[in-house]
Amino acid sequence: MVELVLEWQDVRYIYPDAKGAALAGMSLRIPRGMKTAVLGHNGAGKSTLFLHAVGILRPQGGRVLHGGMALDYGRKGLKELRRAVGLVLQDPEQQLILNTPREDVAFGLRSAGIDEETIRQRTERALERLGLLELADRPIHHLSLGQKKRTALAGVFATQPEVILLDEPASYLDPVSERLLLHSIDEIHRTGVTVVMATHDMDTAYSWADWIVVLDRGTCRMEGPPDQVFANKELMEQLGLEIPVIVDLWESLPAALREGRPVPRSTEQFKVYLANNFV
Ligand SMILES: Nc1ncnc2c1ncn2[C@@H]1O[C@H](COP(=O)(O)OP(=O)(O)OP(=O)(O)O)[C@@H](O)[C@H]1O
Repeated sequence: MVELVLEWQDVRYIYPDAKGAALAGMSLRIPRGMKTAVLGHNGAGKSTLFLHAVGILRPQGGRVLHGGMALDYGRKGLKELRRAVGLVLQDPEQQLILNTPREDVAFGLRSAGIDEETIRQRTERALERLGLLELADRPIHHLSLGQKKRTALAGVFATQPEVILLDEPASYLDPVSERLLLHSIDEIHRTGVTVVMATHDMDTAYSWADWIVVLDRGTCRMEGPPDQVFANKELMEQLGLEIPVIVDLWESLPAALREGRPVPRSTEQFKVYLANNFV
């Protein structure tokens, strides 16, 4: 197992006035440097998990670790944690504050007490990396949802965190905007940032992630590489989670054609396999 950047150990949390626990003994690990997908139905605990990672919520039982150390909820500890762990909310309207992408990204850095020249450089770099330079001075309320989501991501990326948590980033996006956003997320990952994404899309999770955690009613039911997780048909069925189309198609091939070969991770890999074996 590689180094862990975040870990939840038997974390319990009940919201005030809620009937059941949102986290009911949640234990899971996020490997440093990887792309992790967090899966689970509505209400499984994905957002609550993320709010614990940035110290907005505190465990009522168990503990959360960052870099192997239990979180320090003192003022200094929380400041350091929020510099290291960035959260991109599902709804960009809740995250964007100023009038244009350039102003908004710079604002996040200004509140971190960084000098103006560094703010300017980091803002431009983040806007460029997210493909937003041409839109940098456009009023945010004129941007599409996908552009707003990329602006929110740029604001978090500019603060140079170790980890970025994305809460269902692709929700309500059309396929083209979703592809653009995923491309931006990969660009960010390539700079060395650990990326964790909550998603309901099993196909994206399978093709995109290096590591998958499966949540159910406030607990983690499975964690591991995508092929191992989706090979557990029984659990997927029990939780009502779909098997990715690529895995399903692969398994429809006769066993002799699959023997000893890894399941393709993408349609491109599948096409290469078909071209090499059947054309
Ligand atoms: N502010 C709140 N007050 C009371 N209960 C809450 C609150 N926020 C979440 N919950 C409950 O906690 C549980 C976990 O919710 P959470 O939002 O973490 O799940 P989720 O997996 O992110 O769901 P979704 O996919 O719908 O975003 C659910 O039962 C939910 O109803």
